[in-house]
Amino acid sequence: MPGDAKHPRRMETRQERDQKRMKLSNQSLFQQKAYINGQWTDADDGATFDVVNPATGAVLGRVPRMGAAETDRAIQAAKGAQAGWAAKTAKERADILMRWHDLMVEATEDLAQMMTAEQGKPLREARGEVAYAASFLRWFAEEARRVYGQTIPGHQADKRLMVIKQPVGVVAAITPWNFPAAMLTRKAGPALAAGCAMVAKPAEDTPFTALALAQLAEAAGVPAGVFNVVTGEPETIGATLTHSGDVRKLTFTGSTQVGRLLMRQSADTVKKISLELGGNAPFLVFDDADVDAAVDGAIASKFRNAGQTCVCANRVLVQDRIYDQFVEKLAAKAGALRVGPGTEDATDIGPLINQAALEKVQSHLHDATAKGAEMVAGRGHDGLEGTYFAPTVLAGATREMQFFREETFGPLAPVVRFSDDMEGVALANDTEFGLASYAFVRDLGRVYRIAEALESGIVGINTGLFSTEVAPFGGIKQSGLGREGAHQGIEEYLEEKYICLQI
Ligand SMILES: NC(=O)c1ccc[n+]([C@@H]2O[C@H](COP(=O)([O-])OP(=O)(O)OC[C@H]3O[C@@H](n4cnc5c(N)ncnc54)[C@H](O)[C@@H]3O)[C@@H](O)[C@H]2O)c1
Ligand SMILES: O=C[C@H](O)CS(=O)(=O)O
Repeated sequence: MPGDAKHPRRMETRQERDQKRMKLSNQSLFQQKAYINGQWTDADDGATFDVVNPATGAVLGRVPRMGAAETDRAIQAAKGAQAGWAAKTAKERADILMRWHDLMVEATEDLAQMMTAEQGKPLREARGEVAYAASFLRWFAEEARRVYGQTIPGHQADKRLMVIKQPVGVVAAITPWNFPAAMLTRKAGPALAAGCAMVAKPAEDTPFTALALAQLAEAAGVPAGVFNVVTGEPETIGATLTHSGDVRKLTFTGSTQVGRLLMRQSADTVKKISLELGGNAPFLVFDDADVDAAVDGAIASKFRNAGQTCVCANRVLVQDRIYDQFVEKLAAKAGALRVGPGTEDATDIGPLINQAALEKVQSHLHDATAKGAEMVAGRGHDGLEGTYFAPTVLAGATREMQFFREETFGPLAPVVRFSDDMEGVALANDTEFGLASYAFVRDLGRVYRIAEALESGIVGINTGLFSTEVAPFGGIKQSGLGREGAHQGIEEYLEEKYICLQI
């Protein structure tokens, strides 16, 4: 802002400078404080940590580095708000959730800009995530009014039996950076719909989206203490949440390694627990598949969010007879994807979230080529700056390579050859994970045999995309416990009570 002798130039505040970096129309969405009991608050000692734009390395802003004391206050705020929130009628809670939904939709462009700035995904994917995230608020506003109980024919003539459902109580939610809006509303929607209050901890890489959602929740009329967002030391906040007897439910989305830890930490207080964990999705292409459709499905599944989704194809398994044709077509399409900042309309593949993520994908690439795999499209990080990694396709990949056992979480597509159906399914199931599987196959009998044989909570048949709020999302084996979305999603936040009445 220009100045002159009469009107000296006012220095920009740090908040104004940081807001410019995000190009927001509604600047109140950019919050650099945590949200506890309806108050925007700093850490007790004023400590903060920086949030960095993965596309540029620039500091976008900073948020409080909170610890046990602040987390305890958030738990007590939720506990204090719990009874009043549960006492509202389902319709009253539903109306507030729908207002939150509407405000999210109105703020789509700002939320997308913020998400792209802190997470790196292309703006069109970020806009899509805002719609997906808002859909959980609408869906569970509807589900709130269908939390039905039961009456049961009595076991004795003078008994009347019934089952009612009640909110589990205070919920702790810990969410990942890859879908900073949707992974939070996929928890907050059902929790609040069921009548629970929540303390949420977003990932340290992407706190601004969660804080913006808190600002919109406040504007929608979510009462103070019902929805709290704390930022800071994951280990300290997580330990405080899991060890508190006032927290009756933990819902976590993130890596299997951290999920195991939180499950152990929750055992002492016997919490109800939901875990949405890591994946290692097989992407099977059988010899009667529509190869072009299979290539399109592989592109959609593998390269969404630069390969940083829990349901990305991690191992592409292709039957002998069509292997060469599939690899050639996949390489051509992957090679045409454009790498760049998420703010550019032409971008298909944004930066990886941080240096550690880049190093993991590079380690999978180097391990595979050292063991004989051939790069047939892309060359990984070669020639690129920052944390960019070009969509890369590997031919001649085998089960002896690191990617086969570990979630790559990046735009690397190793293609493994298999001979008969049994070998393909055996390779697919050869993992401790069980979140998503894919199969491109046309014979109807084969579809059923393969879908039923695959060991995963989700199976995509002839599609690379299946995520929706109306269907149950979740894993088996070491990919998680419980389901999110669908009607099942609200059951995770309810307890059943059996009432036996002597008449
Ligand atoms: N199944 C699903 O629906 C789903 C969805 C998204 C991501 N994921 C998985 O998440 C992983 C990527 O996300 P990420 O890198 O953020 O995972 P992560 O486990 O490193 O972090 C997830 C969250 O846990 C927190 N955290 C880390 N250590 C903690 C501790 N000791 N105590 C308490 N909290 C702690 C982080 O701050 C973050 O908020 C991948 O494995 C991916 O498959 C799964
Ligand atoms: O990363 C895992 C998310 O659950 C992705 S999505 O739900 O498939 O969009």
